[in-house]
Amino acid sequence: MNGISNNNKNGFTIEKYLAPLLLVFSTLLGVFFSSDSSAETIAIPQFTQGHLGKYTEYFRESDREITLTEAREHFNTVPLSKGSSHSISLGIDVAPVWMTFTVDNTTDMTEFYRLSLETPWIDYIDTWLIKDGEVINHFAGGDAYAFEKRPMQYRFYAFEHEYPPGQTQVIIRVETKGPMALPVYFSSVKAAISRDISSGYQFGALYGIMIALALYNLVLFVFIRQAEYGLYCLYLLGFVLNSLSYTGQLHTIITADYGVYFQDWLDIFLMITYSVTGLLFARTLLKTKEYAPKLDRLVLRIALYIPLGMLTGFVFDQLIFSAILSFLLNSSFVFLFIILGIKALQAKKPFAVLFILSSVTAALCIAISTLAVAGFLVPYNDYTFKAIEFGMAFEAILLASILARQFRVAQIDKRIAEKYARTDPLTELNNRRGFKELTQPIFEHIVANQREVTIVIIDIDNFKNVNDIYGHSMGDIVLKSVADAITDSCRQGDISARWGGEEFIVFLAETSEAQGLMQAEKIRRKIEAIKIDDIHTQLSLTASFGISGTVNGCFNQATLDAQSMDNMLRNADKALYIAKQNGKNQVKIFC
Ligand SMILES: Nc1nc2c(ncn2[C@@H]2O[C@H](COP(=O)(O)OP(=O)(O)OP(=O)(O)O)[C@@H](O)[C@H]2O)c(=O)[nH]1
Repeated sequence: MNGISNNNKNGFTIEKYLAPLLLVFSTLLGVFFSSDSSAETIAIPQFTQGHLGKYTEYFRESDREITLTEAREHFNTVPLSKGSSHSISLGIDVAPVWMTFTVDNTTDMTEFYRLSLETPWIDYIDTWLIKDGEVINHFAGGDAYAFEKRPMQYRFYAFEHEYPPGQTQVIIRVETKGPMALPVYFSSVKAAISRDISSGYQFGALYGIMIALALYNLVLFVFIRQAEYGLYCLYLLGFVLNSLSYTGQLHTIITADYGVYFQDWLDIFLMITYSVTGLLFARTLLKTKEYAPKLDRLVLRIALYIPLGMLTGFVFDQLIFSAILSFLLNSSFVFLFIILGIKALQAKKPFAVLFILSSVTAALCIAISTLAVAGFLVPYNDYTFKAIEFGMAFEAILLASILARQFRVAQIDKRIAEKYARTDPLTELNNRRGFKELTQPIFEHIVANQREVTIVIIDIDNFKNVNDIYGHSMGDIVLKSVADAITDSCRQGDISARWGGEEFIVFLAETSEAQGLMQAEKIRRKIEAIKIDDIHTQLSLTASFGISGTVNGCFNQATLDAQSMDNMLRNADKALYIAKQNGKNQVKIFC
């Protein structure tokens, strides 16, 4: 393909949008630091693989499209800029760029090499190979071309060529509206294949972790019905789709030619899926509505109105308008995440520190990739280009750990709540509910096997006097002391509970009424022996006991049945009444 098309395409990605300012700086730096000594040739096969920035000289078209012949003349006559060690980065929406470098095959056989330009959003790329002054090959590609029309069906612009012995001049013309970041990579085809395999494993591992996490959270959402799990699942899937899109991989899957702008529309919508779900997830996780309602509303509005605006742009076919909106959303996304974290920290929300740590790490990694793509401060290489993915994966995993810890806290809260639903908070004995739940299955077992069982009801004597004379808090101390005395006197397997105000109950399994009487006597003596320093000696602390239980495995001279428990309780209560009537501080059996 030769000339310049007006149908320029824009591949919009995170880097693209964060890059422009930095690209301006890097361009200025390039102007100051570029050397006018001509670039080295690339000696093959000694050079097996690497970025070609420092081997490359380039210039930009000024006011009009120029031809290959004019460009060749320009290369020979005008002082040229030289690339940095990795990538040439010139800014956004800049004039088309011409680059050249020379490959010197030092052997007397052809050498098979792949050349690729590793930014998938470049619109038009033309490469001419010139041997002995003659054009021997021309490869036209870029994302403006239908997938099958590109020189290689690959995620970037790439082609493979057999370089003949001697020197071959390579001239590349690049035209794009997006950031002019040009990491040209040159490698033997063998090295290119192993690099592809290794990057395939890396992406596979990354996406594998993300998708597994997403599915796990989907399952949690389905069963627990908590919105944050569902939103986190969408956030992770958004991350994977966004990454697939800006690394060019998605476009090797969706290869049908849906028109010039299809890839751009797809990219910007995938990009905001990630940020919208991220913001919705963050506000739900941090419960921002409770302590920062204005910020919460702002986040909600951003997450709703920007996609709506972009949809409107789509309906009216205004790509640039929608792209600017997606740029706004994605550039504010990282900052909003950090602000949400800081607000949560101020509100002393649990996990706020972890949240900030994760979002700041992600922001730093995005900055590293952006600077690398811009060719400013950070060298461009596979690691710096992928820092953005590392950062986001790190963020995703830290957020998962927050969710997991939140889940654990909820579990503990639930367990505590369940415990307190069955426990009397003052004495820490079982309450009625706890008592019934614990004794029910044991009683059923006793009935089924016709075993012995006895129930003891205990009521503190003249307890009202304690409250009246020493105050309610002293009454509480007494209740607690009596509870402790009961617990201390109980054997393993006995189940005690606070039955009501100053009334307690003990369930004695495998214990006949006669044995229960002895056990009750033991508790009575223990209560009688309680010493509370602040209670004056004139007030004796005693309790009365009512007992009902089995005699030779029978209750009321009949075999035990399901109703026996209620009857036993009733009888023990009657026995307790008799104990009170008879002068208190004694144990009575209902006869
Ligand atoms: N301090 C305190 N007092 C309680 C609590 N629950 C119930 N009470 C009090 O326990 C007292 C029970 O009084 P009564 O039912 O008249 O029984 P009593 O004074 O023990 O008399 P007898 O049972 O006949 O020996 C009341 O004064 C209640 O207010 C509690 O949790 N703490």
